[in-house]
This record gives sequence, C-alpha cells and structure tokens, in this order.
Amino acid sequence: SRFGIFGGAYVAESLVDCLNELEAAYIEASNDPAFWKEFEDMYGYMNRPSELYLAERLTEEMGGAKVWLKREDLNHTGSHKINNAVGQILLAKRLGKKRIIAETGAGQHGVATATVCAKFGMQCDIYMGAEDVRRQELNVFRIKMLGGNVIPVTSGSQTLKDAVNEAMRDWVTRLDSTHYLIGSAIGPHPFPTIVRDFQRVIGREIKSQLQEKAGKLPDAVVACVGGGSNAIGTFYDFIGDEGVRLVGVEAGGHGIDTNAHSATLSKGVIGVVHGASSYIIQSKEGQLTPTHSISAGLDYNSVGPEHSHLKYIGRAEYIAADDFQCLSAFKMVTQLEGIIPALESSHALWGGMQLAKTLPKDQDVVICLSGNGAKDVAEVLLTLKNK
Ligand SMILES: CC/C=C(/N=C/c1c(COP(=O)(O)O)cnc(C)c1O)C(=O)O
Repeated sequence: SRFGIFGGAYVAESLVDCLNELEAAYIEASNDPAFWKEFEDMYGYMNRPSELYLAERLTEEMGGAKVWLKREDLNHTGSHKINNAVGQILLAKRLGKKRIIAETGAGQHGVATATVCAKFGMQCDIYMGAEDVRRQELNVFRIKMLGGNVIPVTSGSQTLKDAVNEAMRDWVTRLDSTHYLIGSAIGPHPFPTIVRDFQRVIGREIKSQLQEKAGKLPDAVVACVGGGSNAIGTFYDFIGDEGVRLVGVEAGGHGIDTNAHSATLSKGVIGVVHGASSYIIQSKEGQLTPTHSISAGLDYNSVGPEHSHLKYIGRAEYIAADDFQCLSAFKMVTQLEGIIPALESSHALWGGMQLAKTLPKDQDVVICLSGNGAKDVAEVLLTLKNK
C-alpha cells in the first residue's frame, strides 16, 4: 500500500472498511482474466489504441530528436480520463454500487465519469470548484447533457482540492450505495494503484507502437503532472528500462519562485493530504495554501504518491512550465500540427519540445497529449485579449 515512504491510507476510521472492501474487490478483479477482458472489450468504445503520431513539423522546428505525440486527446470524451473511468465503473459494478460520485477540475474527468454512468446506468454526482465551473463551462454543459449532476463547490479556493474534499465528505456518508470514482492517481490506498493500473495502457501502447514504427525504445517519455495519472500511466511500463528518461512537467503558473504555481514536486514539502503521504504545497502549519495554474487540471496542491517516490529515488525528473510557456506550446502545436491541445497537455508539450531541442536527431521523445483543447479556447482568447 506504499510507494517507498509515500502513499498509505491516512483516513478516518469511518473510511477504513470501505477502503478495505475496495482493495479486496480490486485484488480479486485484477487477478481475474475475465475482468481485464471486460476492460479490453471497451477499447472500441474508448477508441483505443490511441495513435502514436510523428509530429514532423514540431520535430523540424525543434531541430533535434523526433517528437512523437501519444494521442490520448482522440479517445472518446477527449482525454485519458476515460481509461480510468471505464476501469473503475466496472469495479463499481462488481461491488454492486448504484451511485457514482467524482471530483473534477478541468471537467474532463467529470465528462468521462458521466459518460460511463450513462452507459452503465448509474446515478452520477460530480463535485466541481466554482472557479472551475466558470473556466471549463463547455465541460459543465457536457456533463449535464450526459445526465450527470454538477455540484459547485464554494469552499476554499473553489478549485480541485476543494472538490476532492467535498467528494470525500459525501463518500463517508453514503459508503453502502456509492463508489467514489477518483479522477487521478491520488488519495488513500488502494486508489493510486487502481488508477495507475487503468492508465498504464498508455505506456504499454507507446512501447509496442514505437517498437513497430522505429524498432526501439523511446529515449524519453514526457507527460504533464496534475494529480499524476496520465504521467504514471505513460511512465509505468518504462520504469524498468533504465535508458528511458521519465520527465514529468508540472504547472509553473506565474513562476515557481512566486506563490502562484502548482509545481508540487519542485517546491512542495512532504506531508499528508487527501489520505496519502506525498509532496504537498502547504503552509508551515500544514494548511493547504492557494495554488495557481492557467490549466484547471494541474491546479492542485498535491501529487500522486507514486510520483513522489519516483522523484525521491531519482528515477523520474520533474520540471515546470509556466503559464506563458504553456500558451506558447498551445499556439505552436495548434499552428504547426493542426492539433488544439488541452492547456494541461500544453505543459508537457512545452517540456517535451525543449527537451527534444537538446537531443540528437537519432533520438525519440514521446509526449503524452493527454487531452483536447476545445474546452480551453474561451480561456485562451480571454488571456490573449487581456495581454
Ligand atoms: C481529476 C481532476 C483532474 C482533471 N483533469 C486533469 C487533466 C490532466 C492532469 O491530470 P493527471 O493526468 O491526473 O495528472 C491532464 N490532462 C488533461 C486533459 C486533464 O483534464 C479533470 O477533472 O478533468
């Protein structure tokens, strides 16, 4: 239940039984080939496998290593979030739950959760910070159209961490009927393990696709890190491949030397939040202090414990891209490749492109393009107008 010194389940007694029930169900399911067949039978619906696309104009523009994009933005619902939502709804079914709750920031997890609830006929309540309701309006509309209830959260900074708080409070009161379909590789054991196991399909496909297209392993795989699910999914099957660099890109916001960022692994301290021991952006007294990112999905105080471990043992490297660098990458990928990336993904694109610039032409950098940017165009226009 731990990743080195990180992870664990630091929860109130009232949650222990439910976590034990979930862990038992997951162990049983993950050892059952029929469960994984159920998951793989959903690949058509999810539009898996996702394409590994060689971005020739970005590669030329960078003048170094080849830049490959893992097109998780082309999945059904527009991001990697569907991988975890499908896996967990199958678990919830096995647990006999009838009601699903979730937190959402960028709204992509909310959409993915409402989507699988529609398909599997479950009640769906989505907690979303009021600030994120404002800046990801398209996804709020999509969640409602899919039959999900959006519950705005007005406590705290009205962003992702506050939505997680409210979802956990709800779950404690409705354990018997409700599964908490957590949206990232965070939270108390067994959630980080469950989410990583459903997201690792990303890295497994990258490995076989690049082997087929280029006859080799990547020299580096790059992904943005909010709670850490698309990144751990991209990294996991390469952890044992020493020659493959694992690069996580966090939100540098207004700069990691300001107080307005979400670069937890660069500037956080070790603590406990949302049931797990991990790096956290918090005050000396242990209170969660406000974070900032232009992208709602990265605007979060903590990070999945498995990433904290990979940093701690030096197997993965974590950098930050600030709001401006994110917008530059957003524009470059849109105008050079005709792909509008989510602002979250734009952080990974910035980091991956800068890395490619420094590497020789015979090397290959794979960037996880975690989501589609349609949800962000209004916010980007607003930002550009205010320049
Ligand atoms: C679960 C809270 C995070 C959300 N999204 C995070 C997100 C992220 C960051 O989440 P992680 O992969 O879990 O670090 C990356 N890319 C896209 C397109 C995202 O939407 C959401 O609510 O949709």
